Amino acid sequence: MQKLNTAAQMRHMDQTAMHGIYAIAPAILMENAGHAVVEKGDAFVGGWGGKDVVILCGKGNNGGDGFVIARQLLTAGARVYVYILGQPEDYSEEACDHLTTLRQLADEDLCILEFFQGRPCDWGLLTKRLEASQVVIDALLGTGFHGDLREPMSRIVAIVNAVAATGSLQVIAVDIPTGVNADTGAVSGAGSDEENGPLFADLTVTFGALKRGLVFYPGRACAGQIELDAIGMPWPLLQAQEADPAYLLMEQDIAEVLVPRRPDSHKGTHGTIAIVTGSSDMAGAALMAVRGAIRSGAGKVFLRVPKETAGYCIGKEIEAMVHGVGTGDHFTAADAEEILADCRTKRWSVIAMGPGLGVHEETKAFVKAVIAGTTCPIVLDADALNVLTGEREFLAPYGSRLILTPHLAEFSRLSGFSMADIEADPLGKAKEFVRQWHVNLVLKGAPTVIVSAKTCHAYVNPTGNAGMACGGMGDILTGMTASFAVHAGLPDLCSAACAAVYVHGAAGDYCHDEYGSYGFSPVDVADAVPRVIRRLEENMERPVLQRPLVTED
Ligand SMILES: NC(=O)C1=CN([C@@H]2O[C@H](COP(=O)(O)OP(=O)(O)OC[C@H]3O[C@@H](n4cnc5c(N)ncnc54)[C@H](O)[C@@H]3O)[C@@H](O)[C@H]2O)[C@@H](O)CC1
Ligand SMILES: [K+]
Repeated sequence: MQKLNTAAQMRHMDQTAMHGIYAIAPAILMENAGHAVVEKGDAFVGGWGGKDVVILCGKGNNGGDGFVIARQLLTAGARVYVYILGQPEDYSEEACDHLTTLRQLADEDLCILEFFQGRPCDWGLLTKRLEASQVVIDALLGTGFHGDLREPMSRIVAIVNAVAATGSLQVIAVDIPTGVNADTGAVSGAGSDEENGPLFADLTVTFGALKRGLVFYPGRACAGQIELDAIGMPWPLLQAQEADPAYLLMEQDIAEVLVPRRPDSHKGTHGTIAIVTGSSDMAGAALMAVRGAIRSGAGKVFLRVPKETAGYCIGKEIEAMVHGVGTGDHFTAADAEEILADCRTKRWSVIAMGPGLGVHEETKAFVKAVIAGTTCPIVLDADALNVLTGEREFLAPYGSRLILTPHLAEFSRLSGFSMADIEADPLGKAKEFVRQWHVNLVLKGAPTVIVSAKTCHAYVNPTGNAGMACGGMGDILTGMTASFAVHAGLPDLCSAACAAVYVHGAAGDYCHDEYGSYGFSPVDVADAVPRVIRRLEENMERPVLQRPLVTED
């Protein structure tokens, strides 16, 4: 896992490195930061020798990094045009020292320094220099950015974006692109008609830890390729768990969640999954959930649908055991008893409810009765969430064995948060919800965020693509999540949810590689799941002999 830090967490890490027991001189951290950009940038631009580089330095320590970069690029054989927005007295002591050194190198040929110092800038000259250069370094604003960009930053960023759009200029951002909020990924100028949008980089070299704003849209779209450098931070600080942490999932984390199959295992070992869902006009959703469960390694899958839907479902997913419940085309409270009896006698390991369930008034009582009458993990999606709107007090006591998988609109209905608030800070809102509702949450989006009921830690998924934005993808994930819950077991449902989301996205990425962005289907994604699991199996530890979760009848 990679830490996903906020600006405040980064400030704390920096301060502890410099002023705590480690006592690293601030100028050394800044030197390392500048060096990281030069080193990672070298491979990216194909060597610095002979390149003309414009370096834009703001008034904070991000600008200080720019001074180091300028000096080191001169050594690497580049010509630098350095634009300095602050007065020497604006800068921190370390940035000021690096500026003093750079001034010693200034000349009219290779190291051209331009001080704004309140003077109007020659915008035409800046544009010409950018057009004649191969690379621009954005050291305007880093983690200290907030609000919207103002003049002259906004003008400089607009000019850089315009020149870069012609394709002749590579843009490298220092730590985070200027105009991106490090905590949320929100950007300057969103929703305004003024030209004060963020800078778009081709490469971002970020320091110490990834920033949350680099993985959430729209900030993510500004970052280009992301390189992380430790800049010499002491390793305990790099690895320390932050208060209120968030992490980016890595493939190795997922391989550790999946339990390797024991050679002596049988179908009972791999879980008995009940998909209890569907209604007359949405049987397909129930069948896709079944497909997701089967393709993720479920031992046995039972599909329980309303009586009138069963005829359609039988034989469509031949591995599933289908049975029609009750008498109508949707579930009612009276049907819950049959489901609970089934759960006891068939010893269901996990239940999934929601896809195509419908939102009849009686459905709510049915869903609540199933939750209250069972003890196994339950995955709740789609209409199961829609009927539970406002049921915080009812759900909370069962929360540790529930995984809720809403998309943004379902999450808004369920939580009462506005769509605008969720879109502005999905991670923050997901955590706030889990603190109040005490459930495991999968907030589906780009990217999907998973929050643990037990710890309130958040996990952000890196896999998936826009080709997956179509109806039915969530239904597949519901079945997969139920299946992965068997692998992880009740104590670790959050890990199961992380694994399901990661593998679902990675299966989508396989489809994207094969078909492109358009037209692959949820069933294609489900069918690609075994390929992803095979890849993960290569990194799994050897099977250990574990007690089966469920024994065979
Ligand atoms: N020890 C450290 O703290 C280190 C910091 N480093 C660099 O320092 C950066 C953080 O430095 P700072 O905290 O000084 O912050 P920044 O350099 O990001 O900028 C702070 C300045 O930007 C101004 N500002 C904020 N929002 C603005 C807006 N919307 N329009 C115009 N101006 C705005 C503030 O008033 C302040 O003067 C990191 O991103 C990283 O690049 C690195 O040198 C590594 C070590
Ligand atoms: K920057």
